[in-house]
Amino acid sequence: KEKVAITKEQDALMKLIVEAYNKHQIPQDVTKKLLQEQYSTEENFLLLTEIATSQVQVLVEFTKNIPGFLSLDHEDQIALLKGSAVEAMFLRSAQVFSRKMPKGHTEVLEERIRKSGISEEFITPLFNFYKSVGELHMVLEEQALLTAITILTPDRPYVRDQQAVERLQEPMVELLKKLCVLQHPQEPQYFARLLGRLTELRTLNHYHAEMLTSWRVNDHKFTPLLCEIWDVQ
Ligand SMILES: CC(C)NC(=O)n1c(-c2ccccc2)cc2c1CN(S(=O)(=O)c1cccs1)CC2
Repeated sequence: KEKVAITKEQDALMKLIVEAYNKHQIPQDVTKKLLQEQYSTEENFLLLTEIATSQVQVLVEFTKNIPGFLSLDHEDQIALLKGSAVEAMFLRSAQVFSRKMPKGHTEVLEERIRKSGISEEFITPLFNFYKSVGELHMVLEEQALLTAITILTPDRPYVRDQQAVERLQEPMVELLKKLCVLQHPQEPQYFARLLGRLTELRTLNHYHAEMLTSWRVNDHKFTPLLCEIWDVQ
């Protein structure tokens, strides 16, 4: 069994990704608001809109720090951001949700999200996803790399130079694979389970699109940034 070791270059790449991931966090006060006094469905929805909007801003900053991203074709940069925004948001949500929170906070957070006007048929897969990510107990490096890998998915709609995106994504996948072996030696299938989450994420795109249409009929307002990244209105 060959000894798995992270090369110097891989260690440098990982440090860059983790640094970017740490630098661009959603301000705690925004998510803390969700835990405060009793909100109505309308107010919960507005809070989620605010949190989701700040997450998109965080996502753009993180993406700009992914080595090589800014040297991609500019149209492709936009296509990758728009194509991954919903998945990156649900991945980040799952990571926020599975974080150790003070007693009872997770329940309050869950309650707020359930009472935010999101239709039931979307809530179930959403919380199933949060749970399946939580069960993995991902370390920060894995979370950051998985987010970067999601963003650098070559086959998003309208991406022209897919090979250029593959050349960026490939080393990240290799690095994540090594990390998983080193972090979870007793669980050889751990890396496969992580990639399985990305497949589950893609199904959430579909639910999210359904959700948007149902909200539009109940004339829910979104911010200009969310409208732009989600191609609505
Ligand atoms: C942390 C950010 C990325 N999470 C977030 O915005 N959440 C969270 C969430 C999860 C854990 C902790 C804090 C918040 C639950 C949901 C969303 C967003 N969406 S949404 O984008 O469809 C939406 C936008 C406007 C109305 S609904 C619905 C469900």
